Amino acid sequence: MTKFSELELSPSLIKSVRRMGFEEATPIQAKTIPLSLKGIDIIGQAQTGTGKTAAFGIPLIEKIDTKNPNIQGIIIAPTRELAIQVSEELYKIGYDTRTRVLAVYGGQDIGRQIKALKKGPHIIVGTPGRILDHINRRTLKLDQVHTLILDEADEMLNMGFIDDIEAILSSVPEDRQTLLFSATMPDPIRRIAERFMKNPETIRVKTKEMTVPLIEQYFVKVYEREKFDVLSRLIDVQSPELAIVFGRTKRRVDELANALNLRGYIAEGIHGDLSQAKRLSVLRKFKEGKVDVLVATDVAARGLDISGVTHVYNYDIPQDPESYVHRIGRTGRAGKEGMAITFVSPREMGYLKTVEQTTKKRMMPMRPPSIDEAFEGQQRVSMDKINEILREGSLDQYVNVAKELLEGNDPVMVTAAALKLMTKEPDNTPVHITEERPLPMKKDSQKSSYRRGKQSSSSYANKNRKPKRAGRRP
Ligand SMILES: Nc1ncnc2c1ncn2[C@@H]1O[C@H](COP(=O)(O)OP(=O)(O)OP(=O)(O)O)[C@@H](O)[C@H]1O
Ligand SMILES: [Mg+2]
Repeated sequence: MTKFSELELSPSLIKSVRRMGFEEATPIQAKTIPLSLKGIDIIGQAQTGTGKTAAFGIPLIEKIDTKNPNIQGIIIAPTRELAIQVSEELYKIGYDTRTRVLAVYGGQDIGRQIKALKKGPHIIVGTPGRILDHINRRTLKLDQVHTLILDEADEMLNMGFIDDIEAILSSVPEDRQTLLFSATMPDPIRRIAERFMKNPETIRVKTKEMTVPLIEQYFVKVYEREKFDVLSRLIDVQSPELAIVFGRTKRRVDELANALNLRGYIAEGIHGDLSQAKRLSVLRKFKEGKVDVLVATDVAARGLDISGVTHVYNYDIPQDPESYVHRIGRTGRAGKEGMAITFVSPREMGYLKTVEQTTKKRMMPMRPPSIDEAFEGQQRVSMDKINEILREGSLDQYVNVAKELLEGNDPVMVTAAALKLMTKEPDNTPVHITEERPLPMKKDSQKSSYRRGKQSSSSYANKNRKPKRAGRRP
């Protein structure tokens, strides 16, 4: 275990890190921080939720000269929400050194961003499209950038983003330090990365599996038309604190969110066709627990760090193993436990194998719960609530009426009535979910994730890109 005080960081930085509640460096942080401080190019790979943001954020903040009011570091992330989240984490790390961090992303008023850029931020965190936009408008001066970081690097170097990234790279001084981070790094992408890095050092936190051991992984074999009932029952039985349901397309996300609401769950959808304001408000409500189930396309698959997410449901099995790794990585973060359940239609079993081969982890089969089990699950939720209230005490004001209620009534029946009042009963309200065709049959299950060519750009919605290049996205 490495303490931050052993890493030769300035006292004010250590103060900020301590304020964030970090006691010890995570393995990827312990390995990358010293090397990064030396100025070496790094490809850093470690499992989801293991602190990669601070692994690049801490040395970057350490290297910022706060007296120089020019942009010295630039971080590029694939989605707006992630850019915001990373900028917030960097702001906290740089709080005591007074480092100025600015997020620039599409969907936000560009005039306001230009004004903020004039205030001399030291670090910019942004999405590729909007960064390029600023470069083209000459509102972003990058000639003093000494560090460039690609978060979710494999996604950033994939078909959907590579042109933008190359354009940005050409505006940043060549003698910069380049850092790449992700939980996944397929070889073909690594080779692309090495083209614009200088003798990069690969730092991998060695683990047997690519996924986090704290995430229990299950699959449910289920026909398309049965998926929604199975999902509702699973939610009833498992009663997640917060859950994310991933769907393949935007339409699917909208339909699922509506259907869940019809059946009495508090759910909202997030995907790239929503306005930026709506995307942010949905995410905020989910973080605050005002929404229990977030239904999302892959726009929410990478990087997002939301505490309290106990369950991830893949309503549709993802097309490629990397997407699976990132989706389920929204739970089981920072040492917490989580559960991931993937629906697989019988024709899609080949995809399951491909995922397992890449992650080097078998998923356990799970039997779909019956309606009775779902009902019992919900009653248990009520029971837990009652037990909690009993533990808390302070029920004096209820005692008189309680006694009255018990006069002439069987206590079991009284309790049953109370349970009935509290319990969400099985709800068969008809819902409409358009059937999606299963993925094309897979003959063999070789590692084929990066042969998907142009499709790869489909995994992120609304990337702030110019419409002419925007393809069909979920
Ligand atoms: N040293 C630390 N001690 C305790 N908590 C930490 C430490 N470093 C990071 N964290 C917390 O762990 C959580 C996950 O970190 P982070 O989002 O950086 O993970 P990640 O590796 O980037 O995951 P992903 O691959 O999903 O992007 C965050 O809430 C972060 O604040
Ligand atoms: Mg991350």
